[in-house]
Amino acid sequence: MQYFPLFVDTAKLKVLLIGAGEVASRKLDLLARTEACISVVALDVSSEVQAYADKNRISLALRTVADEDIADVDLIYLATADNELNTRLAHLATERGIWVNVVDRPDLCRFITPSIVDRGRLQIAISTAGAAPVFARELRSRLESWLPHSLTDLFDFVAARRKEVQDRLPAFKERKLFWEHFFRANGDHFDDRTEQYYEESFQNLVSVGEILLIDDKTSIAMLPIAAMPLMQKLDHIFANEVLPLTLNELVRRDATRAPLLSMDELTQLLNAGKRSLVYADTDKIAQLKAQFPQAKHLKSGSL
Ligand SMILES: C[C@@]1(CC(=O)O)c2cc3[nH]c(cc4nc(cc5[nH]c(cc(n2)[C@H]1CCC(=O)O)[C@@](C)(CC(=O)O)[C@@H]5CCC(=O)O)C(CC(=O)O)=C4CCC(=O)O)c(CCC(=O)O)c3CC(=O)O
Ligand SMILES: NC(=O)C1=CN([C@@H]2O[C@H](COP(=O)(O)OP(=O)(O)OC[C@H]3O[C@@H](n4cnc5c(N)ncnc54)[C@H](O)[C@@H]3O)[C@@H](O)[C@H]2O)C=CC1
Repeated sequence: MQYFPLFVDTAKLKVLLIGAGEVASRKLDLLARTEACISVVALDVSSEVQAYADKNRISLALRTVADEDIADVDLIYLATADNELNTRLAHLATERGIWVNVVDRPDLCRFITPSIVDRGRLQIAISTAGAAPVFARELRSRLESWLPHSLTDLFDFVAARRKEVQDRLPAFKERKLFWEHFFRANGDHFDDRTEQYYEESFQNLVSVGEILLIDDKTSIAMLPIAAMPLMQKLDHIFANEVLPLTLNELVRRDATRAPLLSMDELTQLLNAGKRSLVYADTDKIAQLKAQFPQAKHLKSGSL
């Protein structure tokens, strides 16, 4: 992982864009949605960039860039189409401890710009580490059509209720069950029923135990999509062998991992409302299926 995704608080962020052509405008369209304080230095600008200046969203200086501009900001985007100038200013910014992005020179970038799905509080950032921005854009458009716009309202609603849930449900475990129930009932949109699902979720805090089984002959890549949410809810993972990397990526990072348990121990966890995954050879999985008929054996085509 050469590039690590993180989300920067823009409330006090100072950003400088040098150059305001097509590429800089694309970055500006994203940056202008944030709370960052943005200044632009360019010899000439498009009507779109001028519009931001007219609305006082950016401060604009129509002149050639000077070395003194490379100071007192947190981030700099260099997009002048003058490779020599970009390179020199990028080095200067780096010397002065300022994070810099040169739109067409990943080798000079301290950070790169992802493709972004914007649903207010919910932000999805996609990067291919510069390998294929077009693929990042395509994936974004798939997610754009899949994720309802009302998610923005949903997460405003959820954020406004977060404190109330903490007050009404003092135990962390209860809050976790509450939110799991709420999102399962409400889904990924905000409408007239959201408030009702929210209230109902306070009445549905019983955890139902579950056992998932995967045998070591199953190709993890072939698991049905419907299995993915189950993987994210596991409390325990039991295996005597090392989990395949692809499976390890799917399960919750904070699920406990341990060697296989006895049938009695597994029964106790089930009765205590825990969700366990057992990864083992086909013989062991067959035994577990006989012992726990309610267990879900995940494989291609199951569910
Ligand atoms: C490294 C990075 C640095 C950075 O810009 O921060 C970078 C670098 C370069 N882009 C190039 C080209 C194109 N970039 C796009 C589009 C986007 N590029 C974006 C980000 C990034 N581009 C960063 C890595 C992101 C990642 O990790 O994947 C997006 C996601 C965000 C944004 O720009 O806002 C946005 C899609 C937004 C969206 O729609 O969602 C298109 C398509 C189009 O214009 O529609 C083309 C033309 C097709 C092509 O060439 O691939 C070139 C070659 C220039 C040349 O050959 O002259 C370089 C330089 C190089 O590769 O060396
Ligand atoms: N157009 C595209 O899709 C892509 C372009 N690129 C690269 O990104 C760079 C920028 O591309 P465009 O936005 O299309 O270029 P552009 O030529 O449209 O814009 C350049 C901007 O830089 C300003 N500028 C030039 N010299 C300056 C100076 N000395 N001081 C202040 N401002 C100055 C100009 O006034 C203009 O606003 C180019 O190097 C290009 O190769 C990279 C990826 C994709």
